[in-house]
Amino acid sequence: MRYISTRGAAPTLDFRGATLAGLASDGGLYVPEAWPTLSRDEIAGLANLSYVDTAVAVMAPFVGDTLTRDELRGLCEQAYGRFAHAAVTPLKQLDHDQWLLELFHGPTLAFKDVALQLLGLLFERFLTGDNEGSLTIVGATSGDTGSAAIDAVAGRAGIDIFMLHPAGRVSEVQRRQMTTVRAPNVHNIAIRGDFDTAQALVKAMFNDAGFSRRFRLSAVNSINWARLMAQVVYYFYAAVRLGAPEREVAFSVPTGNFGDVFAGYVAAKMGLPVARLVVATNVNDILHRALSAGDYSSATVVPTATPSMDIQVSSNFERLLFDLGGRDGVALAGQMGGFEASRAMRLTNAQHEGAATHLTSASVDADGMAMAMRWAQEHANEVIDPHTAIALAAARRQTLNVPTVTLATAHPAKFPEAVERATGMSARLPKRVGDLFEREEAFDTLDATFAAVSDYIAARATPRS
Ligand SMILES: Cc1ncc(COP(=O)(O)O)c(C=O)c1O
Ligand SMILES: N[C@@H](CCOP(=O)(O)O)C(=O)O
Repeated sequence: MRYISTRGAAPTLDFRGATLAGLASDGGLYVPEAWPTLSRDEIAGLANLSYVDTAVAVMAPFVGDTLTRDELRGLCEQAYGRFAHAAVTPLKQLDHDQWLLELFHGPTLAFKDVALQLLGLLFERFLTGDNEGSLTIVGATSGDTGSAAIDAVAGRAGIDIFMLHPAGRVSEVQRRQMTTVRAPNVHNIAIRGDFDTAQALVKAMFNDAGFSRRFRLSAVNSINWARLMAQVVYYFYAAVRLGAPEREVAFSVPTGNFGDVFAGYVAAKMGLPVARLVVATNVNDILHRALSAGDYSSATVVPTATPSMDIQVSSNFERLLFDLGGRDGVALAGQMGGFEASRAMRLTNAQHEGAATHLTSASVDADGMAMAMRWAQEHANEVIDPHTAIALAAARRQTLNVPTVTLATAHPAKFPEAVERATGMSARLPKRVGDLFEREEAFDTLDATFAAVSDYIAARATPRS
């Protein structure tokens, strides 16, 4: 399998190259040259497989010959062996046609673990025997990517991780899960700005020729293709348990950076009968405006009780626009360049209409979120996190007549105040997070400028050898 950039001007890479590169050198994102497909029989055959075997079957075409099937299985066994539930991502029924797919049984209690536990191992595997020097991971987080990425790479040789989070805009549990990990290769930075600013700084470091020549940069955000690849698996895992390929299934996905829902789009492209993907946003609704009215224009981020979705520039939307726009890298580079200059863009007809064949969107406010939390509690005795509630509220607004799976992206105990406000319930942290509130925190706070952040990293990272 070869990987091409959405902006058409970066070298084509294999899976190993795309994983280590993270972002393409032309500022675009890597995508497979063509979508691999699974036949109906192959999809039906997944129904009896474990999570690990499903992961191997779904990911093998993307990995190509960079790993043998046995190597891939070994990495998946190691990654998913750390999950606290035997099914890795169990399904729960809420009522006749509403389901929850619990993605938070990994070490840091959010869906990010599903991909990042594997990505940490892939980095280690691909760096073995390679003489190009240490990897400098720079990432931006609105809460969950940071802790999952840090857990996945803390203490690994040949890797330094610099994680930027917006100061004061992540939950206390999220912050502590990052800042209490005391490994010498982990560097936490709180920036005086929002998540979009942090993400823009990360991209600017990749795009700065001098900085990226000096340091071997890589990404743990969903701009890294390997992240999305690992997330495609659970769409298959859930759908076959609900009757696919004989029966269509819909998914409702709480969305910020458009990574998780794009993984669902990829599953559909691979042949999974997905009736609909519901793109659920909070009031930071750039994606809802783009999908409903073709207007992708970035507004100021409003802090909400769903901080991980407080995003107004959704990186992976570029992958969708590329795929729906005829995979024309030159045209997309122009379109994205326009957006970067003005923070506004119109979707073309092909992009807007193409998106409508797969995706429906909804923006859910604080009341809608709280109502969904109460509904889950009263009707199904389930305490859900606020992000999951945004997607459940969006799912319940649809008339789909097929099983509808809401992705439960975080454990409710990551957001105890919001849970208690909406339901009166207290959400307890599982034992596996240990003494989070007793551990000492370490992080530095910086201005949200390229100079402040790149100087900080340059003073601590290992330059290319
Ligand atoms: C709990 C939670 N839900 C939903 C999202 C949104 O996912 P994505 O950015 O892939 O759209 C995030 C952050 O990524 C998250 O941490
Ligand atoms: N909500 C995210 C933001 C970054 O998203 P990513 O999926 O691109 O890493 C977070 O939890 O940090």
